[in-house]
Amino acid sequence: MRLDRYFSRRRTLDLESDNLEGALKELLKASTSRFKDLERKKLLPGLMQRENTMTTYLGNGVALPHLRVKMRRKYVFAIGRSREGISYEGLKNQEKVHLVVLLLAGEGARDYLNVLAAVARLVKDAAFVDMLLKSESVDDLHEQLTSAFGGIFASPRKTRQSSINRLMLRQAMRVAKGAHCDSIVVFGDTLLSSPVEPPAGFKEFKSVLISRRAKEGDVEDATFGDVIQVRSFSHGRLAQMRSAFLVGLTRGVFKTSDKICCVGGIPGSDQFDTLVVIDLKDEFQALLAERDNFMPSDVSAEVLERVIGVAMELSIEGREGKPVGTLFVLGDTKKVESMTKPLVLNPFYGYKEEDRNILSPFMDETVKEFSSLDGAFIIRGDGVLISAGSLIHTPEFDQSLPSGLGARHAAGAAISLATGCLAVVVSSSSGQVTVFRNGIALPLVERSLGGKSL
Ligand SMILES: Nc1ncnc2c1ncn2[C@@H]1O[C@H](COP(=O)(O)OP(=O)(O)OP(=O)(O)O)[C@@H](O)[C@H]1O
Repeated sequence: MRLDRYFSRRRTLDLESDNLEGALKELLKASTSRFKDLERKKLLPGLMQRENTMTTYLGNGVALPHLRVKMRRKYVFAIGRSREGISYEGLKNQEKVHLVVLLLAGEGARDYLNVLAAVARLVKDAAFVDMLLKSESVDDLHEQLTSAFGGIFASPRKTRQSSINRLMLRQAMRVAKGAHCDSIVVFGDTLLSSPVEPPAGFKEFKSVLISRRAKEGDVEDATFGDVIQVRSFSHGRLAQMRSAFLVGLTRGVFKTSDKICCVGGIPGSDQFDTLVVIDLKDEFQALLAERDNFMPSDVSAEVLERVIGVAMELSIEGREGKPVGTLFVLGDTKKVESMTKPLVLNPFYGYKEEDRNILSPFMDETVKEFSSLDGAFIIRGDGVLISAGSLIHTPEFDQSLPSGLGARHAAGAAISLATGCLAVVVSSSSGQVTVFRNGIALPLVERSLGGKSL
């Protein structure tokens, strides 16, 4: 979706206030002057109330206050920049907010959470935010914003691709032809200083870019047929391969019968150095042997993607320098709930469903925070967080589980066998992320070999 059409130069300002309430007043004034059907009096209290319930601070000096309102338009964005910074309660180390992205969404806007997630993805790129803050005039700021949200964001450091990288991409094409591959997959994060420029021959294949930096609209503009955005960061050459393929399978980008030629390298090294051919059927053999469709019918691919993203980040980053483990149980909620008991008071109790959906970018931090609780997260297939800190109890299935599993992994395997759910386990001891379906394990983050991973 192109979001740039919801921006306007009139609603892009340099803020005068030094606090959030004042900044919101300025932004609302700019918004309501044009859209008379917006009930101005209700907007500020609504936004402040949301802020008090749950922060809309996203990190990198960016806040994204948002509210559903009665209006004819689907969305209205208003952007305020403050070079001096706005003080904001709850931020650590005297951090300040420098960019306030106000989003008003009409009551009928169905893709609200996706829009919030798209904005959050973009402003997680610290270099992009820095560029916005440094842009000289408000006209420049508006132009940068509309081009970024329109998907025509030109990288400021665009340089030509090196001859070795071009050679690797051409060789990938030859290998793909010789090995009868269906797709060529390029790990885009390998290159730091230039975008991947696939040779013309890539068009003969389904070409897919896997990248952390993928932005809304990339698919329309890029020469790749599809883009899979991954969230976690690892220095392994193809560390994101399995989770990206799993996402690709659930989204229908790949078929289980596909053979794929992958080109990659160490992220940020600017050098492709690895070419591998992967047969998806072999890679996901254990899971696919059971049933062709690995996804439970009530779980949306987007929700699984988000859960895997959060799980990978937890496994790589841990929490406050310490490794953490957790268990996410996804889908078939009624049956799952009949096999769980609360270990603590449910922290999600009492919140509106929209405010406790894992697709909301504001839930990331909350989920990571609660990952330190004993027990599991129970998540409905549409992403609504039902509970955290739940003990899974499936006694009749325990004896049929593979031996050697710790209690958390055993619980994940058991609940996936006893119900139609997916269980995603982050191991605190090995950092491994494992997806369970029907009691079968699919490890996503491979254990490193002698300190290095492929
Ligand atoms: N039945 C269960 N339901 C939900 N959570 C559980 C269950 N059993 C154990 N856990 C959680 O798993 C945690 C770790 O248990 P254990 O070390 O035995 O598991 P593990 O599979 O070896 O996982 P890890 O690799 O993270 O250590 C427990 O502290 C608890 O929070």
